[in-house]
Amino acid sequence: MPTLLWQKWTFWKRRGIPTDWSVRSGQPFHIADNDCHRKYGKIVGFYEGLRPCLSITDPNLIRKILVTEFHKFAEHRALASYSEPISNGLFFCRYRQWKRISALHSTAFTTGRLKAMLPIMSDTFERAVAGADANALGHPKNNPLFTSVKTMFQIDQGLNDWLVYYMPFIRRFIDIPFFDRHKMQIIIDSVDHVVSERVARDVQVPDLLQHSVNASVWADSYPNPPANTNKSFDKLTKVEVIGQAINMLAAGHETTASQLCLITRILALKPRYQTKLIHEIHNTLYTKDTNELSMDYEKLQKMPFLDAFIKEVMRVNCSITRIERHPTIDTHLEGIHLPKGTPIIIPIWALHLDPDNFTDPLEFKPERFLPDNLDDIKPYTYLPFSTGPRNCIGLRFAILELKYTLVKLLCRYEFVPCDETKLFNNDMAQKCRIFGEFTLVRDNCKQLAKMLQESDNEANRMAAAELRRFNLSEPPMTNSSNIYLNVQFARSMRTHTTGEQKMDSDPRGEAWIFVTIPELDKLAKRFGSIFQQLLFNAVVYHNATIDLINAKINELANKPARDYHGDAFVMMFIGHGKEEMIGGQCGNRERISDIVAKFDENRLNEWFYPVNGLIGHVNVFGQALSHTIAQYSWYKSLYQLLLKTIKRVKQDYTFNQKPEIRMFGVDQDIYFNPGIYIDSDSNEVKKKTFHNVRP
Ligand code: HEM
Repeated sequence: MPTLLWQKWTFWKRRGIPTDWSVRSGQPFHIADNDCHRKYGKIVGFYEGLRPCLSITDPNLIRKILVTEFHKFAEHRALASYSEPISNGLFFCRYRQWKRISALHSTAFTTGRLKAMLPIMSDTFERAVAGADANALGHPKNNPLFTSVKTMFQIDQGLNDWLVYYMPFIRRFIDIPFFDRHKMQIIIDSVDHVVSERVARDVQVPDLLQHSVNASVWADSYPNPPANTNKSFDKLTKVEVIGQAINMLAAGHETTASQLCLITRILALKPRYQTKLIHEIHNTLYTKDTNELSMDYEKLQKMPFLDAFIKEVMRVNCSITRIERHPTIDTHLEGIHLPKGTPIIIPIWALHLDPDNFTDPLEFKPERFLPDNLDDIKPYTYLPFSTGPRNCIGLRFAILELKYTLVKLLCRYEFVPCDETKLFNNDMAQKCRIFGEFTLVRDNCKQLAKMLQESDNEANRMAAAELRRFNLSEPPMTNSSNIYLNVQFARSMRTHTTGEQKMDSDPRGEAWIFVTIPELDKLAKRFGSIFQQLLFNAVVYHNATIDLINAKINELANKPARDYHGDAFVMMFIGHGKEEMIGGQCGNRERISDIVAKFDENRLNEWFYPVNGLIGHVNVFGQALSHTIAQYSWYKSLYQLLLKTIKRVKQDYTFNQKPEIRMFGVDQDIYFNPGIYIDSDSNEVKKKTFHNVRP
C-alpha cells in the first residue's frame, strides 16, 4: 500500500513538475488555481485524491491543447452521469457524440440568425424591465424554473460533487447524479413542454432551441413530416434535444447574468465609465435629424469602447473560471507523459490575472482592449470563452446579448451605489489609505475605524478592518514618496463659494499646478499624483514665473467653454507664500488673491453650459485656488503640512461631511466628495448618491 501511494503521489515529482500540495478542497477553484500558479509557475501538478491533474497557464501549451492537438485532448470531464439527460448536451457529452452534435449546431449562431434573434432579445428586455418595475423578480422563489436554472450550477461541495471529483470510478458501480434531480426534473419538464408544443403546432421560432428541434428526428414525426425529410442517422434524438436545451439554458443563463450583474456594479462604482459609454451610445446610435436612438446589429459592432469595456469585465470576472480537457489517448505534451483521462486544467481566471499577461492585472482598465492596444494582448492569454474547436458555441450570442442589454439599460437608467453595494476589496484598501494619508494622526485613524465598525453597513465594517490593518503598518505611509490615493467615488467637488458641483466626467477635468521654487518640486509632483489619481489631467509647471502663470490663465480664459470637456478645473500655486504672494526666487511676485480674481464667479458662470441629447446638462466650473502650501510651505514636508491642515479641519467643522482632501487656501477651501459622509443626526457614516439629469 505505501508503495502504491508513493507511486501515485510522486507522479509529478518524477516528471520534474512542481506539485501543489495545498488542500484545495473547500477553496473556490479560481482562488486555488490562481494561488498555485502565482506560487509554482506556469505548469503545476496536483492530485485529486490519487488522481494526478495538471494545471497549465503557458500560452504555447494552451494553444497545443485547445487548438493544434485538439483531437488528443478533446474530452471534458464527465460531470453528468449517463442517466442525466444533460449528459447529452454539447458541454457534457463524450467526444464521438460531441462531434455529431456540434456539427449539427455549427450554424446556430451565424450573423443572419443573430440578427433574427434581436427582436426576441428586445421583447425579453422589455418584459424584464417591466418585471423589474412591477417587482416581479422580487419573489424569484415563486418561479421554480427560474430558481432551478439559477441554482443549477451552484456546486455545494457536498458528497456527490466530492465523489464525482475525487472518486469518479465509483460511478461504475453506483449511479451518482451530479445535478440536483428535483431541480433538473423541473427544467426537463418545462423544456419538454415547450418543445412538444412547438412541434405539435409546427411553430418556427428563430431561436437556438428551434435549431435543435429542426435537426431532430422528433421534428419529422409531428404533425406532417416534410416530404423530403432527410432521415439520416445524424439527427438528434428526443433526449438529445432536451439535453441541448437544458445545456444551453444552463450554459447561457448564469454566465451572462453574472456578467451583467458585475457590469452594473462596476458602472455604479466607477461612474466615469458610465459617462464614457453614454458618450459612445450618443455618438453611434443617436440621429440628430430625427432626435432618435436606433440600435441594430451593425451599429453595435461599431462601438469600440463598449466592446473594450465588456472584454475587460470578462477578464476580471470570467463566468467560467477554468476549463478542462482530458486526453482521449495516452499521449505526450512537450515531453510530459500524460495517461489517457488525466485532467488538464486551464485556469482562465489565473491566466487573466497573470502579471506576465496583463500589466496591473488587478486594475480595471478597459483601455487594454481598445483597437490601438489589441496588439499588446498575447495570444492564448485571454480566454473568457475558451478557444479552438470546443470553445463556447454561444460566444457571439452572449456578446451581442451583453452589448444589447447594456446599451438599453444605459439609455434608461443610471447606476448608482446604494448602501448594500459592496466596495471592491481593492478600492477598499485604497480608500483606507486615503483616510490614513489624510487623517495622519493614528488616533484619527482609530476613531474613523470605530465609526465605520459601528455603522450597520457591511462595506463600512470591511473598511474598518482594512483601516486598522493600515494603521498598524510601519512606517506610516504618509512619509512614503508614493502617495497612494484613488478616490474612486469622488463625484462632486465644492469650494467655500461654489457649493456642491457634480464631477464625474472622465477625465474629471484639468489640474494645473504651478511650483515656483525648486525645493518644492517634490511636493508639487505629489499633488500632481493626487490629482491624477483623482482622474484629473494634471500638469505640473516647474519653475513657474508669474509671466508663465498669467500666460496660461489667459490661454484658458480665451478657450471657448465648449472645448473644455471636464467637470472641474483646479489651479494650484505652490510657492513661498510669504504675505500671500506667489513668486519666490523665480522672478516677480503677485498676490494670490489677484490671480484668484481673474477667475471670479462671473467669469465662471460663462462656463456653465447645457449639452443637449443623452448626456443631459454638464456643469463645467473652474475655480482658481491657492493652497495651504502657499502659507505653510516652509514646513517643507507634506506630512507636517497635512498635520497642520488636519488640525484646521478639526477646528472648523463647517460641513458635516468628512472631506478626503480639504485644502485651505487664501480664500478658498476645496472638497472632493468621495460619496461617504457623516450624517449629523445619527453620526453614522453614510454613502451619498448623486443623480445625473437624464431626459
Ligand atoms: C458570458 C457568457 C458566456 C461565457 C463567459 C461562456 C463561456 C464558456 C466557456 C469558457 C466554455 C468552455 C469551453 C471549453 O471547454 O473550451 C463554454 C462552453 C459552452 N457554452 Fe458558453 N459561455 C457563455 C454564454 C453561453 C451562451 C449564451 C450559450 C448558449 C446559448 C453557451 C453555450 C455553451 C455551450 C453549449 C458550451 C459547450 C461547448 C462544447 O463543449 O462544444 N454559452 N462557454
